[in-house]
Amino acid sequence: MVAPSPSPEPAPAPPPEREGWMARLRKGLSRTGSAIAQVFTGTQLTEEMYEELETALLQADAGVKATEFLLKDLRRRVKEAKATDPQQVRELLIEAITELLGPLERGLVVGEYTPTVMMVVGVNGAGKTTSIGKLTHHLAAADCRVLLAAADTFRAAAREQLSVWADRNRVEIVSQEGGDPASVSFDAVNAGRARGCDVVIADTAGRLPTQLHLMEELRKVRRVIAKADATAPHEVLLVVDGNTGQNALNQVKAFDEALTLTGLVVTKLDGTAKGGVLAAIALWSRERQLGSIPVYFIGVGEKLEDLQTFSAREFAKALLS
Ligand SMILES: Nc1nc2c(ncn2[C@@H]2O[C@H](COP(=O)(O)OP(=O)(O)OP(=O)(O)O)[C@@H](O)[C@H]2O)c(=O)[nH]1
Repeated sequence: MVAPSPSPEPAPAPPPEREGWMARLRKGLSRTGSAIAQVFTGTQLTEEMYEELETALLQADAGVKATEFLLKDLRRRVKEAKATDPQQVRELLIEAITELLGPLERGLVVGEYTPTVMMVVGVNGAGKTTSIGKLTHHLAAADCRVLLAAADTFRAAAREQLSVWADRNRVEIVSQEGGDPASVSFDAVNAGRARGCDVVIADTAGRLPTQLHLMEELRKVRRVIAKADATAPHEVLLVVDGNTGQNALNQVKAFDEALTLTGLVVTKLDGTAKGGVLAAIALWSRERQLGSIPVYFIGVGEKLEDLQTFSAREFAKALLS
């Protein structure tokens, strides 16, 4: 065990690139955050402040349940700490949000299976292909051998977009014109194993959870991947646009019910006024039978470095800045 240092050093500053994205996250969430932070600008803690906070959290799309949960938790913390200064209350809210979001913070594990097979799903335009491109970049930079599967056989442009990412990252791609998404995925898993790849990522076509035949198609992709490798898919990732607020929560619920998700990527958290939806997802996740769904990554822009791992505390702080 490491003995506590007699004079604790301040926590080291985040490395420059992380600081860069945190600034973008803070800026992005400032539309959400300024309204919440505004609540604490007074000099005294009043009942009105709680009411304003309720409105601000609802406007940030935290949803009714998570808003009520956070307010109740905050009141308890305020009482316990005997806090009277609004700035102290703001700090307590950061703690409450950090604790609520904590279970969502978990890293994506690669290497337990070779190849690790990931299936990426979501509604149209959520940011699936872009996120796959960014993730591939990170994995390739860490010397992982990646194979991409263009299981969006529906749109030629989607295949092209994925092959641009494959070229850019110098990774291989399995693609079939007019093929069947399940068979492309099946071929990719076999090819990934034969070629000694570390990771196979299947990009699927965007769809709404209400399009039942398309959801059935995804279930088929999942089943057929398992025929190529009985332990796969190891990850079923849903990409959700953080800008869609409560709708994002509905997508998480619906895709989880159809496919049993293993993780989330929440994109477009730059420039949104709806960052509170993560609190709603976290609260729902608590009651999920299979346990919390981790948010592996968040997207805070269109550049390669804008896909970042999720930190509950950093997010809570950005939300209240
Ligand atoms: N601002 C911002 N834009 C993003 C982010 N992630 C993705 N985008 C943009 O969102 C748009 C849609 O992204 P795609 O990756 O094509 O989305 P998709 O889910 O693959 O779309 P379909 O294949 O049509 O279902 C693109 O213009 C991306 O550049 C993000 O974190 N922030």
